[in-house]
Amino acid sequence: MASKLLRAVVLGPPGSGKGTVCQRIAESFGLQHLSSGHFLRENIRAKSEVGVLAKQYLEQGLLVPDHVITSVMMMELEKKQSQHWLLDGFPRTLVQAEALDRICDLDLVINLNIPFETLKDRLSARWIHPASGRVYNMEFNPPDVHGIDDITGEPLIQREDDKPDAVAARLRKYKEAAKPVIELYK
Ligand SMILES: Nc1nc2c(ncn2[C@@H]2O[C@H](COP(=O)(O)OP(=O)(O)O)[C@@H](O)[C@H]2O)c(=O)[nH]1
Ligand SMILES: Nc1ncnc2c1ncn2[C@@H]1O[C@H](COP(=O)(O)OP(=O)(O)O)[C@@H](O)[C@H]1O
Repeated sequence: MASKLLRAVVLGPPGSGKGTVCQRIAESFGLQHLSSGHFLRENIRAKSEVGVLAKQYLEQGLLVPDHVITSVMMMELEKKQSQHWLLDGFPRTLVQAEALDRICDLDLVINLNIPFETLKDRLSARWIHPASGRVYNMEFNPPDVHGIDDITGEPLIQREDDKPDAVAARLRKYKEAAKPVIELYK
């Protein structure tokens, strides 16, 4: 008999630890971790149509338009429909949450609530391995060798949108957009 497939969402501002928590849960329980931000960065690196469209928004710390991110995430979810999944970074607005509601019943929503100053500290110390999306923090979980990915030995980078100006804009936008999403899930 087929078992029920888990549909879960992790909400939280930039730097709250969505990616870190999702990666750990996904590894421990064998779920698919789907990160909208990682997916967009991959598209930007590949210069795909979505990537070219999304680039300017990510660079400025702005949200990608709802219709763009919703259609790409719906296509990704369609491909993963026979697997357990955990969504990280999507939905981020009420329009996105309503679109997700139309295609599935969520089992679980986790909302990470972290103080603003802590978010800024974490983002300024965040380094990533762009190809895999692996996330490090120079204080919390540093790589074995400074600036180098533990698994591949490739260089780590700091995201452009983790620079202080972009961070402030992102945190502001997050608050506005997330409030109705959190209300909906309550
Ligand atoms: N001190 C501390 N740092 C954390 C924790 N969880 C994640 N981080 C670090 O904080 C930064 C942001 O985490 P990330 O998972 O990328 O957050 P996201 O933007 O919500 O996906 C990264 O550098 C993580 O390594 C935590 O529980 N404590
Ligand atoms: N659901 C989404 N809706 C609109 N834009 C998104 C969405 N997910 C990701 N993005 C874009 O990608 C950027 C990075 O997202 P993400 O990797 O989830 O990082 P963080 O949680 O640290 O902001 C966002 O600032 C935004 O520009």
